Amino acid sequence: MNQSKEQRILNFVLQNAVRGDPCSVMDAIDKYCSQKEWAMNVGNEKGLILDKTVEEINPSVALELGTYCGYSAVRIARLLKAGARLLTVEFNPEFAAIAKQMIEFAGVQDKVKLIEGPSEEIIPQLKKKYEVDTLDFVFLDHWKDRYTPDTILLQECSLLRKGSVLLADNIIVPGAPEFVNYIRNNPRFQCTNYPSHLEYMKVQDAMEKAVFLG
Ligand SMILES: Cc1ncnc2c1ncn2[C@@H]1O[C@H](/C=C/CNC(=O)c2cc(-c3ccc(F)cc3)cc(O)c2O)C[C@H]1O
Ligand SMILES: [Mg+2]
Repeated sequence: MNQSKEQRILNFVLQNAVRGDPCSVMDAIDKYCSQKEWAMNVGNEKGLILDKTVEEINPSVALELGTYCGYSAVRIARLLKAGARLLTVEFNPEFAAIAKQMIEFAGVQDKVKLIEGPSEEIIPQLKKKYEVDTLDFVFLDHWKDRYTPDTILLQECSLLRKGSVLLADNIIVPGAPEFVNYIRNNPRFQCTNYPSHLEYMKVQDAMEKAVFLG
Protein backbone atom coordinates (compact mmCIF):
# COMPACT_ATOMS: atom_id res chain seq x y z
CA MET A 1 0.00 0.00 0.00
CA ASN A 2 1.73 3.23 -1.00
CA GLN A 3 2.56 5.77 1.69
CA SER A 4 0.56 8.90 2.50
CA LYS A 5 2.05 12.37 2.14
CA GLU A 6 1.93 12.70 5.93
CA GLN A 7 3.94 9.48 6.33
CA ARG A 8 6.50 10.82 3.85
CA ILE A 9 6.78 14.03 5.89
CA LEU A 10 7.33 12.04 9.09
CA ASN A 11 9.94 9.82 7.40
CA PHE A 12 11.81 12.88 6.18
CA VAL A 13 11.84 14.25 9.75
CA LEU A 14 13.04 10.93 11.21
CA GLN A 15 15.90 10.85 8.69
CA ASN A 16 16.85 14.53 8.70
CA ALA A 17 16.01 16.06 12.09
CA VAL A 18 17.71 15.56 15.46
CA ARG A 19 15.78 13.55 18.07
CA GLY A 20 14.84 15.78 21.00
CA ASP A 21 15.41 19.00 19.03
CA PRO A 22 12.04 20.64 18.27
CA CYS A 23 13.53 23.33 16.01
CA SER A 24 15.22 20.73 13.83
CA VAL A 25 11.84 18.96 13.48
CA MET A 26 10.10 22.20 12.46
CA ASP A 27 12.93 23.02 10.03
CA ALA A 28 12.78 19.56 8.45
CA ILE A 29 9.00 19.79 7.95
CA ASP A 30 9.31 23.29 6.47
CA LYS A 31 12.14 22.14 4.18
CA TYR A 32 10.19 19.11 2.92
CA CYS A 33 6.90 20.99 2.48
CA SER A 34 8.47 23.94 0.67
CA GLN A 35 10.72 21.87 -1.61
CA LYS A 36 8.98 18.51 -2.10
CA GLU A 37 5.27 18.36 -1.18
CA TRP A 38 3.12 21.24 0.05
CA ALA A 39 1.20 20.50 3.25
CA MET A 40 -1.09 22.53 5.51
CA ASN A 41 1.32 23.17 8.40
CA VAL A 42 1.16 26.71 9.77
CA GLY A 43 4.72 27.14 8.49
CA ASN A 44 7.57 29.41 9.51
CA GLU A 45 6.18 32.85 8.64
CA LYS A 46 2.81 32.49 10.38
CA GLY A 47 4.67 30.29 12.88
CA LEU A 48 6.56 33.37 14.08
CA ILE A 49 3.23 35.11 14.80
CA LEU A 50 2.18 31.99 16.72
CA ASP A 51 5.48 32.03 18.64
CA LYS A 52 5.11 35.70 19.62
CA THR A 53 1.53 35.15 20.76
CA VAL A 54 2.48 32.11 22.89
CA GLU A 55 5.50 33.92 24.40
CA GLU A 56 3.36 36.96 25.22
CA ILE A 57 0.75 34.81 27.03
CA ASN A 58 3.14 32.22 28.50
CA PRO A 59 0.14 29.88 28.91
CA SER A 60 -0.15 27.22 31.63
CA VAL A 61 -2.91 25.45 29.69
CA ALA A 62 -3.16 25.69 25.89
CA LEU A 63 -5.57 24.00 23.45
CA GLU A 64 -4.99 23.32 19.75
CA LEU A 65 -7.82 22.28 17.44
CA GLY A 66 -6.53 20.35 14.41
CA THR A 67 -3.20 18.65 15.17
CA TYR A 68 -2.62 17.32 11.63
CA CYS A 69 1.09 16.21 11.58
CA GLY A 70 1.98 17.93 14.83
CA TYR A 71 4.02 20.82 13.43
CA SER A 72 2.27 23.53 15.45
CA ALA A 73 1.97 21.27 18.50
CA VAL A 74 5.78 20.97 18.51
CA ARG A 75 6.06 24.71 17.79
CA ILE A 76 3.83 25.65 20.74
CA ALA A 77 5.08 23.01 23.19
CA ARG A 78 8.75 23.98 22.78
CA LEU A 79 7.87 27.42 24.24
CA LEU A 80 5.87 26.21 27.26
CA LYS A 81 7.28 26.71 30.76
CA ALA A 82 7.88 23.78 33.12
CA GLY A 83 4.57 22.29 34.21
CA ALA A 84 2.58 23.92 31.40
CA ARG A 85 0.69 21.72 28.96
CA LEU A 86 -0.79 21.69 25.46
CA LEU A 87 -3.93 19.69 24.70
CA THR A 88 -4.20 19.06 20.95
CA VAL A 89 -7.27 17.55 19.24
CA GLU A 90 -7.24 15.50 16.03
CA PHE A 91 -10.04 13.26 14.74
CA ASN A 92 -8.25 11.57 11.83
CA PRO A 93 -6.59 8.44 13.29
CA GLU A 94 -3.88 8.37 10.60
CA PHE A 95 -2.92 12.00 11.23
CA ALA A 96 -3.05 11.41 15.00
CA ALA A 97 -0.63 8.49 14.68
CA ILE A 98 1.78 10.61 12.60
CA ALA A 99 1.52 13.54 15.03
CA LYS A 100 2.16 11.29 18.04
CA GLN A 101 5.44 10.11 16.50
CA MET A 102 6.37 13.67 15.48
CA ILE A 103 5.75 14.99 19.01
CA GLU A 104 7.72 12.15 20.61
CA PHE A 105 10.65 12.52 18.19
CA ALA A 106 10.78 16.26 18.98
CA GLY A 107 10.96 15.36 22.69
CA VAL A 108 7.99 17.47 23.78
CA GLN A 109 5.67 14.56 24.62
CA ASP A 110 5.71 15.42 28.35
CA LYS A 111 4.09 18.78 27.58
CA VAL A 112 1.59 17.58 24.99
CA LYS A 113 -1.62 15.57 25.40
CA LEU A 114 -2.82 14.44 21.97
CA ILE A 115 -6.55 13.70 22.13
CA GLU A 116 -8.08 11.72 19.27
CA GLY A 117 -11.66 12.71 18.45
CA PRO A 118 -13.87 15.48 17.07
CA SER A 119 -13.52 18.85 18.79
CA GLU A 120 -17.25 19.15 19.44
CA GLU A 121 -17.04 15.94 21.49
CA ILE A 122 -13.72 16.69 23.23
CA ILE A 123 -14.34 20.32 24.27
CA PRO A 124 -17.23 19.41 26.64
CA GLN A 125 -14.95 16.79 28.26
CA LEU A 126 -12.01 19.11 28.97
CA LYS A 127 -13.06 20.14 32.50
CA LYS A 128 -13.99 16.78 33.97
CA LYS A 129 -11.99 14.25 31.92
CA TYR A 130 -8.88 16.38 31.21
CA GLU A 131 -8.86 18.41 34.45
CA VAL A 132 -8.94 21.79 32.76
CA ASP A 133 -10.22 24.80 34.70
CA THR A 134 -9.93 27.50 32.02
CA LEU A 135 -7.80 27.82 28.88
CA ASP A 136 -5.13 30.51 28.62
CA PHE A 137 -4.59 30.04 24.87
CA VAL A 138 -6.47 28.36 21.99
CA PHE A 139 -5.01 27.83 18.50
CA LEU A 140 -7.72 27.21 15.87
CA ASP A 141 -6.42 25.44 12.76
CA HIS A 142 -8.98 22.72 12.02
CA TRP A 143 -11.85 22.74 9.48
CA LYS A 144 -12.59 26.41 8.94
CA ASP A 145 -16.38 26.02 9.32
CA ARG A 146 -15.75 24.67 12.81
CA TYR A 147 -14.05 27.82 14.15
CA THR A 148 -17.31 29.57 15.08
CA PRO A 149 -19.27 26.64 16.58
CA ASP A 150 -16.24 25.63 18.64
CA THR A 151 -15.66 29.19 19.87
CA ILE A 152 -19.29 29.27 21.01
CA LEU A 153 -18.91 25.83 22.60
CA LEU A 154 -15.78 26.95 24.50
CA GLN A 155 -17.84 29.79 26.00
CA GLU A 156 -20.80 27.52 26.78
CA CYS A 157 -18.44 25.14 28.60
CA SER A 158 -17.00 28.08 30.65
CA LEU A 159 -13.52 27.28 29.35
CA LEU A 160 -12.62 30.91 28.64
CA ARG A 161 -11.74 33.46 31.30
CA LYS A 162 -11.05 37.22 31.10
CA GLY A 163 -7.88 37.45 29.02
CA SER A 164 -8.04 34.04 27.33
CA VAL A 165 -6.53 34.38 23.84
CA LEU A 166 -7.75 32.69 20.66
CA LEU A 167 -5.49 32.65 17.60
CA ALA A 168 -7.04 31.50 14.31
CA ASP A 169 -5.10 30.46 11.21
CA ASN A 170 -6.22 30.90 7.56
CA ILE A 171 -8.38 33.99 7.86
CA ILE A 172 -7.86 34.68 4.12
CA VAL A 173 -6.97 31.28 2.61
CA PRO A 174 -8.93 28.99 2.73
CA GLY A 175 -10.74 31.70 4.69
CA ALA A 176 -13.08 31.67 7.67
CA PRO A 177 -15.51 34.49 6.79
CA GLU A 178 -18.27 33.38 9.12
CA PHE A 179 -15.80 33.25 12.03
CA VAL A 180 -14.36 36.69 11.19
CA ASN A 181 -17.88 38.12 11.09
CA TYR A 182 -18.82 36.43 14.37
CA ILE A 183 -15.72 37.34 16.34
CA ARG A 184 -15.25 40.93 15.12
CA ASN A 185 -18.88 41.80 15.84
CA ASN A 186 -18.87 40.14 19.25
CA PRO A 187 -18.36 42.75 22.02
CA ARG A 188 -16.90 40.05 24.27
CA PHE A 189 -13.81 39.74 22.08
CA GLN A 190 -11.05 42.25 21.27
CA CYS A 191 -9.69 41.30 17.82
CA THR A 192 -6.39 41.94 16.04
CA ASN A 193 -5.57 40.88 12.47
CA TYR A 194 -2.04 39.77 11.51
CA PRO A 195 -1.44 39.82 7.75
CA SER A 196 0.98 37.15 6.55
CA HIS A 197 1.30 34.57 3.76
CA LEU A 198 0.00 31.09 3.14
CA GLU A 199 2.53 28.53 4.29
CA TYR A 200 5.26 27.88 1.68
CA MET A 201 3.50 30.12 -0.90
CA LYS A 202 3.55 33.76 -2.09
CA VAL A 203 -0.17 34.03 -1.39
CA GLN A 204 -1.72 36.45 1.10
CA ASP A 205 -3.10 34.92 4.28
CA ALA A 206 -3.70 36.22 7.81
CA MET A 207 -4.16 35.18 11.40
CA GLU A 208 -6.75 36.68 13.77
CA LYS A 209 -6.14 37.10 17.49
CA ALA A 210 -9.20 37.42 19.72
CA VAL A 211 -8.90 38.22 23.43
CA PHE A 212 -11.93 37.18 25.52
CA LEU A 213 -13.04 40.10 27.69
CA GLY A 214 -15.05 38.00 30.15
C1 LIG B 1 -13.84 19.11 14.11
C2 LIG B 1 -12.48 18.52 14.16
N1 LIG B 1 -12.07 17.86 15.26
C3 LIG B 1 -10.84 17.34 15.29
N2 LIG B 1 -9.94 17.41 14.28
C4 LIG B 1 -10.32 18.06 13.19
C5 LIG B 1 -11.59 18.65 13.08
N3 LIG B 1 -11.68 19.25 11.87
C6 LIG B 1 -10.51 19.02 11.22
N4 LIG B 1 -9.69 18.32 12.02
C7 LIG B 1 -8.34 17.91 11.70
O1 LIG B 1 -7.57 19.10 11.59
C8 LIG B 1 -6.83 19.08 10.35
C9 LIG B 1 -7.55 19.94 9.38
C10 LIG B 1 -7.18 21.16 9.14
C11 LIG B 1 -7.93 22.00 8.16
N5 LIG B 1 -6.99 22.96 7.60
C12 LIG B 1 -7.14 23.36 6.35
O2 LIG B 1 -8.07 22.98 5.66
C13 LIG B 1 -6.10 24.25 5.78
C14 LIG B 1 -6.05 24.40 4.39
C15 LIG B 1 -5.09 25.21 3.78
C16 LIG B 1 -5.08 25.36 2.32
C17 LIG B 1 -4.77 26.58 1.73
C18 LIG B 1 -4.77 26.73 0.34
C19 LIG B 1 -5.04 25.64 -0.47
F1 LIG B 1 -5.01 25.75 -1.80
C20 LIG B 1 -5.35 24.40 0.12
C21 LIG B 1 -5.36 24.27 1.50
C22 LIG B 1 -4.13 25.86 4.58
C23 LIG B 1 -4.17 25.70 5.97
O3 LIG B 1 -3.26 26.33 6.77
C24 LIG B 1 -5.15 24.92 6.58
O4 LIG B 1 -5.15 24.83 7.95
C25 LIG B 1 -6.82 17.66 9.91
C26 LIG B 1 -8.20 17.22 10.35
O5 LIG B 1 -8.26 15.81 10.50
MG1 LIG C 1 -3.88 26.32 8.82
